[in-house]
Amino acid sequence: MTIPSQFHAFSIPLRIRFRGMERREGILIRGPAGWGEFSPLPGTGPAEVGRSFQAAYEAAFVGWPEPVRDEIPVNVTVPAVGPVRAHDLVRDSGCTTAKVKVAEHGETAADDIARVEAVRDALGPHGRLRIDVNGRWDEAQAVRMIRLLCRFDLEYVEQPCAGLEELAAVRRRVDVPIAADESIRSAEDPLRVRANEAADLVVLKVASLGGVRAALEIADACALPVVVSSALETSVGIAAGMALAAALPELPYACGLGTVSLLEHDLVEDPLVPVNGSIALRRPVVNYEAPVSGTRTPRSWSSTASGS
Ligand SMILES: O=C(O)CCC(=O)c1ccccc1C(=O)O
Ligand SMILES: [Mg+2]
Repeated sequence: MTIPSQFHAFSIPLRIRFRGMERREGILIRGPAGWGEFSPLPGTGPAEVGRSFQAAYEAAFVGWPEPVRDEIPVNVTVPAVGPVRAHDLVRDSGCTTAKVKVAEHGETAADDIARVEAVRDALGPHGRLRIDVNGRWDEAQAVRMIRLLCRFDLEYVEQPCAGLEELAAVRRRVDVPIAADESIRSAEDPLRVRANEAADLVVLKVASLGGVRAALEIADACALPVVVSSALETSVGIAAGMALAAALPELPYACGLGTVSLLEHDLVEDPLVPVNGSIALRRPVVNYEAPVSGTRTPRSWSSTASGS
């Protein structure tokens, strides 16, 4: 049997600098099950890069489990921008949940407080507001900052500290729920989060965990509420996150899958962007011939691989 396969390398500028990145780069892979995306973030370790490849392989050659829902509520993601821009991003998103990045390099606690305040203002009192620290606080700093930011009514704090012990200690000392992200995706054993009682919920990224099926197994073993989040993929990668969010038995929180709008352009005809705060479940139609902005042009190539 001949399996038609196709690859497309992409390099897409970001509209807003995100965790120091200015572009998103990767490869789309087409197999009999559809398109997969392989786009590990810069600095990702070899084991996680390998899992990322498995996730792309699953999307292209295996396919995903049956969904149990067809719409996924998402948060608007607010990078380290000033308060005016943060306010506009949230207002224009149509989302009632926002995730604010804090503790970015080169920023002060006052910058974080101003951004969180602006986002709370844009959401109104009934919107949900979560923050993501990406492990950049130590225990004392985390407790101090969480107590300061509490007045903006935080839904949860994602990865306040890098280490599991610190995470567990912070969790014992504050009233706000703690979410584990890096402690799951970059860890050798993601189940240690639960064993250490280090988090109230877990953030799962399909690419980091080796695919939708692998992530479902981790969700099951963790037995904690799950938030599915992107790694800033194009709509092709977001579709895998959607498949996980759609297949989870319970989905109590909005997911972090509304990130396509952070890219200058997408590689599909019907980008997976939220309408009224939710993304409708679908497999987007790849079209990377769409106009490309930026100075570097993606390379495409096709091939026919033989297999059995
Ligand atoms: O969860 C979201 O809202 C968006 C995704 C996101 O924040 C992210 C994107 C790329 C790399 C890391 C992260 C993160 O959650 O830390
Ligand atoms: Mg995170």
